[in-house]
Amino acid sequence: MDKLFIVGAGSVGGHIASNWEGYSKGQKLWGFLDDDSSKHGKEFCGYPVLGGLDFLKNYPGSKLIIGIAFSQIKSKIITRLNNIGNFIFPAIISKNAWISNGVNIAEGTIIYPGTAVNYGCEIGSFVVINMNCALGHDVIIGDYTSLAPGVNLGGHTNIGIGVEMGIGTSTKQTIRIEDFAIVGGQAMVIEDIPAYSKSAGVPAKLLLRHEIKKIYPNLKYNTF
Ligand SMILES: CC(=O)SCCNC(=O)CCNC(=O)[C@H](O)C(C)(C)COP(=O)(O)OP(=O)(O)OC[C@H]1O[C@@H](n2cnc3c(N)ncnc32)[C@H](O)[C@@H]1OP(=O)(O)O
Repeated sequence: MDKLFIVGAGSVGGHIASNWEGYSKGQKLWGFLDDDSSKHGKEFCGYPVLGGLDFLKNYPGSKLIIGIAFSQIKSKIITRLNNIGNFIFPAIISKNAWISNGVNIAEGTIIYPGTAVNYGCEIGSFVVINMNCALGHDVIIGDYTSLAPGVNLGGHTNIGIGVEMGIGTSTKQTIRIEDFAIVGGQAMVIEDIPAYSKSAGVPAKLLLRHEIKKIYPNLKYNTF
């Protein structure tokens, strides 16, 4: 039987392990993998930390949950994992989330409790959608993007790859937020936001453009 592990003994992985009965469809969770050797051999949120990513060389077809929110770290880890084996990345959706009919959710994405996703939404790979988010109809979310708790997205909002939406942010309908943008907590976005930018406030204004190295793995995963 395929084994199921969480990669990353941090806050996202800890949430999933602590609440596994609220996500599981009966699968056994075997434990965590984390490259921080100070965690090895210890227990985290009720499950053992079995070793670093190299541990997976013994289990090349395993199922993995990437328990990491920050997009840059997540993408580095996935690149490494693709060099170790041919893993399966199931989408992990809380039983207390509401997902409309007519929604597509790609591999590796995690959806926390209290989130509602309306019809027509397309959610990419390795996205993390934290507690109590509301996605209006026809929202698009690119790979690796992370929504902090309480994000509200108007209909047809289109979010690119690796975007970080801060706690309590909202968008007007049809807004486009381009790749690797960071939107500060409680912002109300009423105009499109360019790539590699940082913005905040009500209404959201650009703070500055930031530099993020394009370290994303070579295009196995794309936006819709
Ligand atoms: C479960 C979880 O915990 S999920 C994580 C939840 N956390 C978040 O959502 C945090 C989101 N991050 C933020 O809001 C950050 O403040 C950022 C990314 C917008 C800006 O961070 P930094 O680049 O470090 O900016 P810095 O703190 O230097 O502030 C720059 C300016 O922006 C202002 N500013 C920063 N954040 C905000 C904000 N959310 N809203 C309005 N203004 C802001 C600051 O007051 C400062 O203004 P000044 O130049 O007039 O003094």
